[in-house]
Amino acid sequence: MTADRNAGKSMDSVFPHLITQKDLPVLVSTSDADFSDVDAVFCCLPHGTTQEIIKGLPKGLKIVDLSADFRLRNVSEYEEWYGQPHRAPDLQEEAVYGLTEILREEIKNAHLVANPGCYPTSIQLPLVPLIKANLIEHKNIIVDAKSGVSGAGRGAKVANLYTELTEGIMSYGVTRHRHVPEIEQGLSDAAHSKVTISFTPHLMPMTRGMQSTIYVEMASGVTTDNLYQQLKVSYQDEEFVRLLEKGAVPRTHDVRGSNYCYINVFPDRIPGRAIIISVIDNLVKGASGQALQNLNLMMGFPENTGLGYLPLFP
Ligand SMILES: NC(=O)C1=CN([C@@H]2O[C@H](COP(=O)(O)OP(=O)(O)OC[C@H]3O[C@@H](n4cnc5c(N)ncnc54)[C@H](OP(=O)(O)O)[C@@H]3O)[C@@H](O)[C@H]2O)C=CC1
Ligand SMILES: CC(=O)N[C@@H](CCC(=O)OP(=O)(O)O)C(=O)O
Repeated sequence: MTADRNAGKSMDSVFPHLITQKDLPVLVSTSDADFSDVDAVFCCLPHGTTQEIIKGLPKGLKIVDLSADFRLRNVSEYEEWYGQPHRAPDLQEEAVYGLTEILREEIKNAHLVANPGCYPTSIQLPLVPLIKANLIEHKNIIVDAKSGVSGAGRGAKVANLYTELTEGIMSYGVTRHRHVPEIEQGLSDAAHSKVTISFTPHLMPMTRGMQSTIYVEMASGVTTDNLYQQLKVSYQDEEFVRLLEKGAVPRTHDVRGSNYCYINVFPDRIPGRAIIISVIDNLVKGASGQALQNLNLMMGFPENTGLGYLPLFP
């Protein structure tokens, strides 16, 4: 367990909920960490930091990177959206994008996995199978998404103070959120042509949880039943992605604290259009849960190892 400002402190002083756990290591700075006995690493560092730090790690380690550092295949796109040069373009070529249910076979053989962002996870899981099956148009995809505040990390920011957030809702990154190129990369791969989306994220006065409400135009002659059946078939053997019964509305409460993604499809009142709702816990399927799912694949463990928690409802 490494840290920056908290290096040198005990784990339970930084995370008091772990006080009952014995033999937890003291947090050390990354440069002081001993990797000699380590098989695998989760990098949970701010964007830009991982590219520098993993260059110094021993070869042969399996790495799941939770930052955005290796998600965009095109390094100039990374520079454009993250406002800094890519510091490890060679490693970028080896990285595999970690959207587990879609890229499972590639992830099994990877040594560096770029864990997807939370919004891109909640949006690509429903859309990729529909695009691959040519059931929706590649234009006019509109995504309205909402996140709990933990999506912004633990660092102190005025905009994330209780008084700034409570009893309100705030759009941010309007017209230009850094997850847009990541989402478009995945959707374009599925379509074998460039897909663009309109995407607006919102900050909600809740700690964790994420909902993406997605408006799509169906291909000619396609019905919402076709979309529903496709998602049912695509995810019938998946433990963590569930299509709800027809008409049931996915709620963030129902996936809170778990690695599940719940999805459903609804007919729009406007003929030819459909509304898709997808919910995840941004900290679990949107981050650490999916990271563990990926590492399990990379290590040859059962994919659900350590992920068997029920949602924390309410
Ligand atoms: N929160 C979320 O919902 C999601 C987050 N992510 C990604 O996961 C990563 C971690 O996010 P999150 O935990 O929310 O962020 P936080 O800001 O809460 O944590 C960042 C961590 O990185 C450490 N750190 C910062 N700078 C350095 C450095 N130079 N060297 C070593 N350690 C450093 C900090 O240590 P210290 O506290 O000691 O300073 C802290 O433990 C980010 O890349 C984020 O984008 C991905 C998906 C979802
Ligand atoms: C509420 C909030 O601030 N959310 C973060 C996304 C967090 C996440 O999942 O993505 P990354 O791994 O790319 O950081 C944001 O909008 O930047």
